[in-house]
Amino acid sequence: MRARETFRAAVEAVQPDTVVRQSIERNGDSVVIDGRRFTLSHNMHLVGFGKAVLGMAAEVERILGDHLVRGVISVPHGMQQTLQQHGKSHLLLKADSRIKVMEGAKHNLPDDDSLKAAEGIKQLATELTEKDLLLVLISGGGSALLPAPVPPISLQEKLDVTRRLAAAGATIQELNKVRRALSLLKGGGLAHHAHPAQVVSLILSDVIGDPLDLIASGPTVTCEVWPEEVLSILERHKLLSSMPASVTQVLARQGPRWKDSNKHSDSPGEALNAVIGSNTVALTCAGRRVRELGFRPVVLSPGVCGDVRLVSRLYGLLARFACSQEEPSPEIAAEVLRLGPEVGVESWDLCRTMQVLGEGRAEGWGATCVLAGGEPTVELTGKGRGGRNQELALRVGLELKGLELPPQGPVFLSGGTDGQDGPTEAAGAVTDAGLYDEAQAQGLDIDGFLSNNDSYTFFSRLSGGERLLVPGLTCTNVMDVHVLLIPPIPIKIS
Ligand SMILES: Nc1ncnc2c1ncn2[C@@H]1O[C@H](COP(=O)(O)OP(=O)(O)OP(=O)(O)O)[C@@H](O)[C@H]1O
Ligand SMILES: O=C(O)[C@H](O)CO
Repeated sequence: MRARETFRAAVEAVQPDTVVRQSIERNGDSVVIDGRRFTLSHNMHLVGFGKAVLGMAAEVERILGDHLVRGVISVPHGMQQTLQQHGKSHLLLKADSRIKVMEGAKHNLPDDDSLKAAEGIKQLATELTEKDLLLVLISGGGSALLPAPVPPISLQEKLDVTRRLAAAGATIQELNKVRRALSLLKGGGLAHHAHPAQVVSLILSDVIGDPLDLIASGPTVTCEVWPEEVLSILERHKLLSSMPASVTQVLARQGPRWKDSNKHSDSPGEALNAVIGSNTVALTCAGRRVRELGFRPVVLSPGVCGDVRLVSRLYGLLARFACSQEEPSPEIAAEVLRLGPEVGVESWDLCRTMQVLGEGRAEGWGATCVLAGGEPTVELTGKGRGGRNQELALRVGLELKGLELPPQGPVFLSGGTDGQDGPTEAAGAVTDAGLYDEAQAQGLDIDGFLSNNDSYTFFSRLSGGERLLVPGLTCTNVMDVHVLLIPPIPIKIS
């Protein structure tokens, strides 16, 4: 219950309307965003793209009123109806809204609908003057919702390149560097088109480290495209020799990609880019909630990545370190530190976390909660149904075996903040040291489910699915959240 409540607090902290409300301060005819004041005189325009921007736009509309003169946002197919069905009308625009909502990018892939939306956004930006302010709302999924291939690349060709890169296991960093090089609006292209208007971007980050130039491929972050870097990414994934001629032609060009645009200015365009919601924000708020629940929180890292097997090993070791009734063995600490670089966690963060866990044990501070986030990966070898959060929780459950402590041992939760883990209805799962015995008693062979990447089926069958985490539509996405609750440890006095 407490792990679920902590996850709920993490998701609550990064709701699209909440993060916008916290980042725009309206004082009469001006607004302050990220410490900068902007004067309003019915000159505010809005564009947005991403899975969470409808709710962000609804809040902007409430805050700016009549000063918002028009807008175009590109959101996932079926978004408005889904929000309506889930009773989330506070995330929908007013009936007489000045913002046009365009839905597209079925299955998170660019399509003709999102291409039309991108054209609408480009058109709006191009028409702005120096008197105008352009507010840009950006969230995860933005890349697919803002496709504008550099001519002569066709949408289909660009889609093929990104699809093949993703299938070859390219990281989001690699993928978005390639997308930037092939797009008129990414990598600062949108800011260029909006010049000479003032441009302010409010960003809900879904990438580890919150890199402005990579979230939704950085449409308002001017950055140099290095064709050599893009070519080496394509080569690394063995795709270089099969690139369409149009792609090779565009990569061979010198100078900015927007040379072909009808904007009569070479200015890269300036923008204020503000990250208003992120995994860090979610973990900080989860920490506050967990304290109210009686735990001492320690945030390990918002950048956990790497293979779920290694990540589960790390959490298993940390739990063992914290729960040991005698002095924890230095070998555990050494193994934790060895794993760090493979799962994206700095030694300093591991040492700090182990220190808090050690203090919790030795000084009898009672319960501790390790909070972390990020986006581990699963190497898919089977054909089952699951997701990285459910697979991680399952593996951590196995790692915790033997750590049963009365009345309750450590508890682990892993959940996707978007409410969806892989192609399943669940966001993740909650496990503890009793998982193995529970599965055995119900005739469920954990290894079999794991080797078939069938974690969702496993958790659905186990105890009537009660370990699944099913928050429903969360309307946000700041990657995954991991919660490791450590109970007070009865220390042996020697
Ligand atoms: N059967 C499975 N078991 C474990 N993981 C899976 C399974 N099927 C898919 N996945 C993983 O789920 C991920 C895709 O799911 P999801 O759509 O939740 O990803 P995402 O990166 O969170 O997407 P977004 O950024 O759009 O939220 C991939 O990392 C993929 O490896
Ligand atoms: O849209 C994208 O590019 C991804 O969600 C990362 O931001």
